[in-house]
Parts: sequence; C-alpha cells; structure tokens
Amino acid sequence: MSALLRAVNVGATLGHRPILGGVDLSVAAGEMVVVIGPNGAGKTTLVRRLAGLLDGDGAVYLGDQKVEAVAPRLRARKIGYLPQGHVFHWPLSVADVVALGRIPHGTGAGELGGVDRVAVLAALEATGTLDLADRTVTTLSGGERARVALARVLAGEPQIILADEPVAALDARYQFLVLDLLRARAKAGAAIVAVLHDLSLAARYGDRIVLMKDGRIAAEGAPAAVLTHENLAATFGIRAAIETLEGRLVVTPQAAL
Ligand SMILES: Nc1ncnc2c1ncn2[C@@H]1O[C@H](COP(=O)(O)OP(=O)(O)OP(=O)(O)O)[C@@H](O)[C@H]1O
Repeated sequence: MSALLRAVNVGATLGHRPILGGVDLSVAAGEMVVVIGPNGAGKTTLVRRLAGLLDGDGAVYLGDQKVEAVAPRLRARKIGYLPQGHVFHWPLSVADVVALGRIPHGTGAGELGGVDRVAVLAALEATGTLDLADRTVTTLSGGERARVALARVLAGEPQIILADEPVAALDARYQFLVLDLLRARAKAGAAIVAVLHDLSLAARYGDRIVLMKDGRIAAEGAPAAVLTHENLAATFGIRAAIETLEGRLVVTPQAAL
C-alpha cells in the first residue's frame, strides 16, 4: 500500500533543545498506527510535525508533496488534527463547533449545504454528541468536549487523522467507541495515527505500534513485537504483566522499576 503520509528523517528543536530526531514513519491508507511512549518522549511533537504545524529537520510528505508546500486549505481537507486536551475558547453551540470542520471544504459559518449537513450529522452521531448539538460547548464535561472536538475533525472527512490522546478524557465505554470509530475510518481507507497511553488499548487497536523514547523511535512493529517486557522496561521503566486474554494481548503495568 502506498503511504498517504510519510516522515523522512524528521527532527524538531523546541526552546533550543533537540526534541525529535531521525524519525522515519509511513502511514498507508487502511492503517491505524498507534504511538506510545513515556511522558516527554516526543509523541505530540511528532504528531505536530506530521500535521505540518512545526518546522524541523527532514521532510514530511503528503502524497508526493512536502506537507508545508500543500495549500493550507487543501492540507486541512486531507489532514484532520485532533490536538491533545483540546480547549474551546468560545461559547458556541456544539452544532456550530462541529460545522467548523467543514471550513476546509469552503463552507463558511451559516452556509452549510446538503453535503456539509450530512457530514456534520454523521460526525455528531458517530461521536454520541447529537443529543448535545444545541448545548454551549463551554458548558460540557471534559469527556463530552473531547468527543465534540473529535466530531469537528470527523466532519471534515479527512483522509488522514492525527489524534493526540483522543481517549484520555473518556470513560471506558467511550474509549472503545471512539477507537472503534477510528479503526472503522481506517478500514474505510483513511490513515490514522493515534497517540495512546493505555498499552492494552494500543495492543488492541494498533495495526502497528510506534514506541518512542527521547525523541526517537525505540521500536516499531506489530503489537506483540513491540510490547515486550524488555521494551517496556527500557522505555517506560516499568515491569508489566503481558498476557493473552480472550485472544487479545493485554498489558497491565505492575510496578515502576
Ligand atoms: N515549546 C517548547 N519548548 C521547549 N520544550 C518543549 C516545548 N514543547 C515541548 N517541549 C519538550 O519536548 C519534549 C517532548 O514533548 P512532547 O509534548 O512531544 O512529549 P509527549 O511524548 O507528547 O509527552 P506526554 O506523554 O507528556 O504528552 C518534552 O520534554 C517537553 O518538555
């Protein structure tokens, strides 16, 4: 499969400190790549670099073009970026917030056409936020807001979704529902990169896992190949129980080393 998004020897420097270096990563249509790693490993920095929101060494290609060379509106149509801990500053209705996801398609406020309405409704339904459509977004709970932020990304129908900790604020049921949704997008032909902290969810949903440490990729591959005792000790500094339950790899951190 050809890569929709490809990072070649990518690095980044923040506050005069090298934060990311030598990262090669390709994501193809149909694939869900899960990025894991300890706090400060560079996961967010990598995702921002992939989204073309940060300069640095190396290059990120969207198809065969460098991401920063792609016109901003086209880039926003192709790449949906869900930032970590998204904050809403304006007291807009949920429906209006999700409709903002259509802006890259040339739709301004109050100008939703039929196609836009269908996409907004589908995004509200998929994220379980349809009941909240008339609520003011700043009055929602943290988990409700997180689902609205995802709905806005989904409403744009991007080919590539970069989701930084999409389930961090969600209860267990919505964690499954949101990750099922992202996986379904992948199966429908999207390329997904999701940063997760829960190692069992990473094992369950990642077609491929990228394990980061100190701004570099420490291991990459199938969940069972990456989520080993040695890798978890060397990167997270934890001892973990790794077992197969109901046919699934389950990783339960046991203790800090
Ligand atoms: N603007 C900045 N200036 C200086 N250092 C920064 C800046 N932004 C991030 N960093 C540092 O870069 C490193 C990587 O940060 P990043 O947010 O990418 O980590 P992360 O893997 O996403 O961590 P977490 O799991 O805590 O969200 C951290 O040490 C962080 O302190």
